[in-house]
Amino acid sequence: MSVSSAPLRVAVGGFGAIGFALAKALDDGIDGLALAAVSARDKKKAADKMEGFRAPVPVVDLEALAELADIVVECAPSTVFRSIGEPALKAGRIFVPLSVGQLLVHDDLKDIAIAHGGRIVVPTGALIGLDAVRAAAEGNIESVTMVTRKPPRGLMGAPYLEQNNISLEGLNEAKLIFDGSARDGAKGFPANVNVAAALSLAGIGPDRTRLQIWADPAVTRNTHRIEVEADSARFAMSIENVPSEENPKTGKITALSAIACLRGLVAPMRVGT
Ligand SMILES: NC(=O)C1=CN([C@@H]2O[C@H](COP(=O)(O)OP(=O)(O)OC[C@H]3O[C@@H](n4cnc5c(N)ncnc54)[C@H](O)[C@@H]3O)[C@@H](O)[C@H]2O)C=CC1
Ligand SMILES: O=C([O-])CC(=O)C(=O)O
Repeated sequence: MSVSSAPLRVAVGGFGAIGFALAKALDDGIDGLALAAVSARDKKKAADKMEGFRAPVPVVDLEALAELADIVVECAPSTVFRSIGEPALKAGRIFVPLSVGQLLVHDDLKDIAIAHGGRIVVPTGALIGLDAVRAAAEGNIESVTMVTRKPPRGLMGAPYLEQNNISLEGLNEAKLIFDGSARDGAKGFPANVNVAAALSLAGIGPDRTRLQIWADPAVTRNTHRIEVEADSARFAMSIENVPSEENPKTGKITALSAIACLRGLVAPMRVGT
């Protein structure tokens, strides 16, 4: 869009740790973007949370977001992912998912985007280095490995732990709880390793991207380290995320990444791959 055209309208599906921070930033003002609507499980609570906003917006059902916006951001529990993404793409919108692991489950959404002129734009989220991974993927990548370490309380409730009878109660040393593909990791830990799904989509896919998850009582931050071996470069990067106050499973940087991603959709200059 040109700098002088009307701002793109943004709808935010989910009004928790990520959604509220994103909506607040939009309400505070980002050139070229305007908050248009939000969605939350509890509409009254969401309306109350918007009391300090300069311009509160309607709180609507998930399915209605697409009618009200050019860009629909998904930052809700993974269970309602499709209710946000499918209408958005069928309406030809830009769909920005944060529950990225669900893209591996609902892999037909890409075809829906193609059929209706929509786009799926995945923010880097709580990770680092997807610019380099995408660049390397234009050549040949031999291997991508990610190692995640989280405080045990940030992993509790994950379906994989329940299915495999793994208890994290009273853990006093680091425990390897998952070692496998990004695809299986994203399925088993839908609220924990969306970053692994994003990494796999940027690089060599969910079956070849290797993931280890450690429950580590010694860490206070959600830590992700990635290692890439490619014919263009070898690189390793790590990030230590401060958990957000509202949802300790979610690193604070995630909402900021979504804000930077949206800014990149409209800014006259964009830096990075
Ligand atoms: N891509 C990435 O790097 C990261 C992704 N995530 C993922 O992003 C998603 C959002 O994370 P958070 O903001 O921390 O979650 P949160 O739990 O803080 O917020 C979720 C929001 O969704 C709302 N919600 C629940 N059911 C709803 C429904 N039926 N209709 C409308 N709204 C509904 C809740 O009211 C809540 O406001 C999660 O799936 C999380 O796993 C989290 C961290 C990093
Ligand atoms: O915030 C983080 O460190 C990563 C996370 O929860 C996710 O990828 O779902």
